Amino acid sequence: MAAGTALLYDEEMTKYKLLWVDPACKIEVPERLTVSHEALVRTGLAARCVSIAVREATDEEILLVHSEEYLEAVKKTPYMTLEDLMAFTQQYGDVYFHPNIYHCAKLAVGATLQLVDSVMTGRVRNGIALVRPPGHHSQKSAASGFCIFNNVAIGARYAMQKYGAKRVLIVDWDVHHGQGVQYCFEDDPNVLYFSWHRYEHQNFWPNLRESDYDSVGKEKGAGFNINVPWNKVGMENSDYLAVFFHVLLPVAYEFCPDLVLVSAGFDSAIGDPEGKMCATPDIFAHLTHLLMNLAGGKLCAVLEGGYNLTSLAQSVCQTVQTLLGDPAPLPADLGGPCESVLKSIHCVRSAHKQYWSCLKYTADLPASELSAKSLKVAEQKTGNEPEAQEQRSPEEIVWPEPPKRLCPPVRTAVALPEGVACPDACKRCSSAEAPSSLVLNRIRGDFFKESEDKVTLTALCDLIALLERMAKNEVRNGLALVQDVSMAMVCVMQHAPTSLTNRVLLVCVGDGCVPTRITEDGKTLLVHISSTEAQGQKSKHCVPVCLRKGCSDVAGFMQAVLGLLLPLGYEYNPGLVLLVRMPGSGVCESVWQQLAGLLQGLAQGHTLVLMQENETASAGPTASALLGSPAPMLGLLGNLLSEDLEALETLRNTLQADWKLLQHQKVEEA
Ligand SMILES: CC(O)(O)CCCCCNCCCN
Ligand SMILES: [Zn+2]
Repeated sequence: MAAGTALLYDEEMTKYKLLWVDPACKIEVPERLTVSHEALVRTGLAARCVSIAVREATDEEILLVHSEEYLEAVKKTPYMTLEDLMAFTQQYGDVYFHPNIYHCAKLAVGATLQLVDSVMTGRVRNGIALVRPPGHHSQKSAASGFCIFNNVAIGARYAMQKYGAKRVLIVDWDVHHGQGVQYCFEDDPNVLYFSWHRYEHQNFWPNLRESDYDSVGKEKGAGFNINVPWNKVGMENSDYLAVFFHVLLPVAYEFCPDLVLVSAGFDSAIGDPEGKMCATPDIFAHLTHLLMNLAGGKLCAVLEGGYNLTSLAQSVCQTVQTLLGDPAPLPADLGGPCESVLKSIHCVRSAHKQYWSCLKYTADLPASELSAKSLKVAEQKTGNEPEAQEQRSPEEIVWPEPPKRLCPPVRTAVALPEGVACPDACKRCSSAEAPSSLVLNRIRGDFFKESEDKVTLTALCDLIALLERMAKNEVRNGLALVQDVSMAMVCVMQHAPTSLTNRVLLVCVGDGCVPTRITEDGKTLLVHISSTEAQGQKSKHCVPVCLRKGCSDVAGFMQAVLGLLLPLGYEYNPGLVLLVRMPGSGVCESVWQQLAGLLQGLAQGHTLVLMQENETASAGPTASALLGSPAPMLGLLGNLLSEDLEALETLRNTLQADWKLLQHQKVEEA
């Protein structure tokens, strides 16, 4: 299993800058790279990465995307006078040339390809390339938006050609639309391009009609181009997560890529003069985490934009820290997505419902949306859009430092019966010291009126000991094989330290009844995925999910996880995630590992997995997931059972009054 995070950086790429006056380009400065790299060095993150040298791209590599004429023209720029450079620049939009930019553009592409090499060969698991000039606006025969060569588009073609990658997912979280990438792959079903971007009904640069949600790709590529327009500024963390849960992740899992490239622009972060968004740098820790179990963990992040030097550096550090496997920060006080985003999400899901089975049950667009849209554009013509309210300048906007993300000395502790194998990296946790008599008596009091089963008692004490170490942040997560999961569940809820259990996300997988006293204590959100209709009453904190084919239904299970469990979990923001595999759940191993991987984005990674002691075969794979190994790819997901999809949709619509992050469409006013 590949391990390690690559870091590509070379100060040569800081050696070009704007040589004349151009307000549109002055924000693209060399300091963008230096502050990012210096932050990684200062925080000690750079030293934990595998440093990979950059190189110049060859002509052949650049020609994977660009035309010969364009390349030949750019080749002349190092020898141009200042006047010639300015004249040459005039033919393109919002970009500038410099005698050294051709050299730097080749290094940016070369760095990207070195990153793809090190990930595809397994030299590292994932990585980031800190490059400039950026790439996602540049086109076959044109420079655009500070971009000369399309780093990520060339990276995708290179991965398919040299490594036979079948399906490449490009996630573009930069605040601008990477039209260059869209044009490159719009008819290609092997590259799924996802981009969100500030749009404001075509009022924001690059002001393209084809940046809207209805550009879904062409011919064979129809369905493989996803545009999420931000029609307002000020988008927040909840808006970004809602788009991940209700648009990107369900489709990305259905697409099942064998490589993920991220056009990692950080102008979508708070304080940026271009984006004018309000999402905080720690959100990139979660966006990165949510992508890290795709493609067997093969993720290449390539820097695009980011013009506020403070939020850029913080966001880069958040991203790298997650790539390195450190616990994610708590997703602080998430609200729901705003009205404008709900409309965008609904429009995108509706435009793509014919291409992706996970979106099949998206309600049709309300008529009002279409008329509003045409009305909106009409409105622009007459210029009677609302007065742009006084905005504070980007420099005046302040936000808290991202929280420290401490790494407990032990990642995974396990309480297993003798002789059960699990990876060496796990720490076997038995309550060496005799369990405190207080706990012993309390446990005995609860469970052992009659028999005093020594073995079970000891096992439960081991469990409590593990949780006590988790509460002290000595241990990040844990796995226990127990004689009776229901009893163990109750024991955890009653005897685990309150710092962990004042808000527990309890995820039960498989048929079986969950002791009701657990769900009535108000400290638990229970999500129970099984094959049986809910017996107990549904409530805000008791969410039964029924899959008719049971937990062995990979597609149904994953959609329930991505579109329901994760939004609930992020909004609930628990101190502990208790993941319980009921006896005979029938859940398939790789889905179980995906679940154990994804849930670690919550509770600062404090996940406790409980399984029946006879599930010894699953102990190893589960422990691997808890140790941070990427879950195996699920393969192309089968079609979703329509009754399950419908039931899921109904459940979300019922619950969204209580859980705003479940909202994913502008339900037409009654
Ligand atoms: C890589 C990137 O997407 O960040 C490049 C953005 C180019 C923006 C051009 N317009 C700038 C207008 C200045 N107010
Ligand atoms: Zn940008």
